[in-house]
Amino acid sequence: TDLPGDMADAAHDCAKQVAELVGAFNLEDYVPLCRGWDLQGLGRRTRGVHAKFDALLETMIKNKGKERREVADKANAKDLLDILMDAAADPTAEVKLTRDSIKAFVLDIFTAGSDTTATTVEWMMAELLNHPHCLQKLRTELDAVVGRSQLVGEPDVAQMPYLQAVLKETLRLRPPAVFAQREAMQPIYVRGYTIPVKTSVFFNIFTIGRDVTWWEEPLEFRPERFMPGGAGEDVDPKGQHLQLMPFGSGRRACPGMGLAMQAVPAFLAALVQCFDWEVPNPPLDGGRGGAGECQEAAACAPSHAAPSSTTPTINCSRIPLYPLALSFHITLPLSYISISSGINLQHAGLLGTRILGR
Ligand code: HEM
Repeated sequence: TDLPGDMADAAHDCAKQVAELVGAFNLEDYVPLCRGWDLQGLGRRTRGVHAKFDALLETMIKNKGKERREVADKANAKDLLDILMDAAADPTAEVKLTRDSIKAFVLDIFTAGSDTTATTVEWMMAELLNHPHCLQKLRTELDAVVGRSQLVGEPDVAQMPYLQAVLKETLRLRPPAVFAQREAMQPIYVRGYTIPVKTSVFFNIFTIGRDVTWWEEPLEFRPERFMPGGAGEDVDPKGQHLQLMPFGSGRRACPGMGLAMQAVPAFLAALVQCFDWEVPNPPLDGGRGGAGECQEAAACAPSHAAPSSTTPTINCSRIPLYPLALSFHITLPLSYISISSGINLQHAGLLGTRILGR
C-alpha cells in the first residue's frame, strides 16, 4: 500500500509514540494513590495515539477498498492488506476476520516491526562510525562479496559473516527491545524466591547481553566476538542461547526475527556500500567523538537521545541507486510489504529517513 507522504509521516510519528509510551515510567504503577489521575498525561497521550492510528488505518483500508474495486485483477500484485481483506471477505473462512482484526494486525506490524528495526540500523551505523576499523572491515567484505557494480541485497547477507557479526554485536549491546514479559501460570521457585501464580515477570534482555559471565568486556563493541574463535561464535540470537535473547525466546518469541535478520543487515550494508559517512568530529577508534556520545532515550525501543549528525555522500556511481533512492522517499514500512513466498517487508523507507534525520 503506497501512502502519501503526510500519512507516512503520521504513521512514523504514531509508531514512535507507541514505543515511547510502552517504555515510559508510569508513576501510577508504583504509587497507588496516584492511580486514575493521569498526572503525567500518559493516558491522554495513549488515547490520542489510538485515535490517530485508528484514523490512519481507516483511511488505508478505504483507499485499498477503492483500489480493489478499480483494479479487478490483483492476482499478481497483492500486498498484505489485500491478503487480509481477501480473508475478511471469504465466507468460507474458518476464522472470520473483522475490520478490527485487520486493523489490529496492521498495527501490530507497525509497532513491533518498525521502530525496532529502524533503531537497530541506527545503532549499527553509530557503532560503525565510532569504530572505523570495523567499518573498514565491513567495506572490505562488501567489496569481496558483492563488488562495486551491483547493489547489495538480502541474498548476500548469508555470504557476509562480518556483517552478521556487526548485527549480532549491535543486538547484544543495544537491543531495541530491552525486556520481554511473561506471566507465571503456576507458582515458581527460583533461588529461594517464590514467584506466585499470575505474577508478571520481566526478563531484562539488555542486562543479559552485558553479563560479564558470558561476555568479556561487555561494554565494548566488538563484532569479532561472533567470528570464528570468538566467545559468541556459536551463539544464535534467535532465542536458543540464553546469553543473547534480543528477540526473546520460546513460543512467544518475536515472529519477525527471520525477516529482521535479513532486512536489517541488508539495509545497513546498502548504506555502507552506497554512501561515504562523515562525522564532524572523527573519533579515535573506539573512543568518544564522532557519532559518539550516543545515549539510549527512554522508550521501548531505545533510540539515540540526540540523533547523531552525520553527512552521507554518495560514493558508488556505478551502482543503480534507484531502489535505495526510492526507499528514501517512501517513508512507511508498510509501503514495501509484498507477499510472494512469504512476507517481504522492506522497511527501508522508514529506516532511511531515520538515518538521514529527515
Ligand atoms: C531488530 C528487530 C526486532 C527485534 C530486536 C524484535 C524483538 C522482539 C522481542 C524481544 C519481542 C518479545 C518476544 C518475547 O516475549 O519472547 C518481540 C515480539 C514481537 N515482534 Fe519483534 N523484534 C524485531 C522486529 C520485528 C519485526 C520486523 C516484526 C514484524 C514484521 C516483529 C513483530 C513482532 C510481534 C508481532 C511480536 C509479538 C509476538 C507475540 O506476542 O506473540 N518484530 N519482538
